[in-house]
Amino acid sequence: QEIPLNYGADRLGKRYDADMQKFRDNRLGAFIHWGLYAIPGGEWNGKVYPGAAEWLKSWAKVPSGEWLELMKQWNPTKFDARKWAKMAKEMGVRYVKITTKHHEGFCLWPSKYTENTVANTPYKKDLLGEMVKAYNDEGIDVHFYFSVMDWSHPDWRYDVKTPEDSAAFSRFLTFTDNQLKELATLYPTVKDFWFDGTWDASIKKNGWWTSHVERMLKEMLPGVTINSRLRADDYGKRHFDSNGHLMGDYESGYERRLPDPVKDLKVTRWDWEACMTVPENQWGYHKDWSLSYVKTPVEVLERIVHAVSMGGNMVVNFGPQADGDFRSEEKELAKSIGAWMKKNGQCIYGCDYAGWEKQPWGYYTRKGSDVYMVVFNCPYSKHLTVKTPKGTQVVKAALLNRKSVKVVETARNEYNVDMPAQEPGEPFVIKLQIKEAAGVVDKYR
Ligand SMILES: C[C@@H]1N[C@@H](c2cn(-c3ccccc3)nn2)[C@H](O)[C@@H]1O
Repeated sequence: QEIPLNYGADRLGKRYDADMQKFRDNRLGAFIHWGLYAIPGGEWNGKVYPGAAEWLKSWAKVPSGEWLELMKQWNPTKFDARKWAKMAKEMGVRYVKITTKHHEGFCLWPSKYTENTVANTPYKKDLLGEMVKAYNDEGIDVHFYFSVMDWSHPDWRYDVKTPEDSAAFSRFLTFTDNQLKELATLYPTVKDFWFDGTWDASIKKNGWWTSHVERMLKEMLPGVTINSRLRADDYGKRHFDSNGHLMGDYESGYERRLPDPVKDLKVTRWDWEACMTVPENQWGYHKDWSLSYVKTPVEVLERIVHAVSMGGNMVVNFGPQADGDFRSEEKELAKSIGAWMKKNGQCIYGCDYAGWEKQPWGYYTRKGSDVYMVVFNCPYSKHLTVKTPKGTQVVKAALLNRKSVKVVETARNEYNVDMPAQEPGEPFVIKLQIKEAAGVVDKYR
């Protein structure tokens, strides 16, 4: 029995309009975390903090006034938006999510509602505008990351307990509305807003506002997508409302983690987008990546394929340097992922959950009647076990755009697909031709 909600989910089930279909078909995105935090890169007063670099203000307990002094040093002389867009194109990402404003409150666009913007730095120019144009010129969609929590705004509150809190937070919500309307007006090609910094009590007690923001942005930019992390309902329930319905257009809870391909198949019922860091937990630029494990390109690739195999998107994070260039590890990663996508992107873009039982060799993805096997683990048996749903047969198998491989039926709805003759030396894709029998003929009695 459902309870009445004023600020719960606006819609039940997935969106199937063209804009959402494009969001879904894009599948692979990149995050750009860029702000004042890139200048200190995890070090403050001679001490290196191992925590997330974009949280350095918090770790080192730096007062806002002192932190914002960094604006005087903000002058990315090596920044070239066209080079950034080329790098994204070469990686094969279809969209880029840019931190317009992170928790620190520094805006990459010349907002007229605060002094804490690029306009008041030596760089002066509209960085966000340059990025939006460059990415769009390369045919790459632009999504905006926006942190509601703003450590530098005097009216931000973690909780609302007193009349003063209430008055201040009301001013804060108006300030935030103004910034969001500014972003939607100045950059109308933006396709998505990804809200962060919405976990505190102050927001949970103002679910109405989160509902208002979703409706306001959708009115200003028809088709725009909004992440579930913005939303709190009448009772402060986040992401999924008190009736269990997903709010926003896609679940955005998988940050540095992924749903289990066997135990968490429920996620295939809705749209979702995961995001990941290359080190264990660094979104902004950190000068010392030796402090944690750094994922290899194949480990990044596996997470991308894992997400798509369960009907989700994956956003891989980049933390540009203060000078506007990228660290070599990130340049190499973009090249490596891009080379693989050039050969195998067919099993990623526009693909979805196949609905077949997960196997140890890797993941299935599917587009219409094409089922792809993306192999990460080669069995000593040289046979890749494929179990199909009742009434489904594997007719043929072939290495992507290459020669076919032998398929032998081993039992009811079970096949052995042969490994390729030559060891590919990297994750590879086998494309299956299947036949889904109308009337199920069960020859095994
Ligand atoms: C997408 C990522 N989300 C931000 C974040 C949020 N949190 C966090 C930390 C403690 C409680 C709740 C949320 N940790 N990192 C990161 O700074 C980055 O922007």
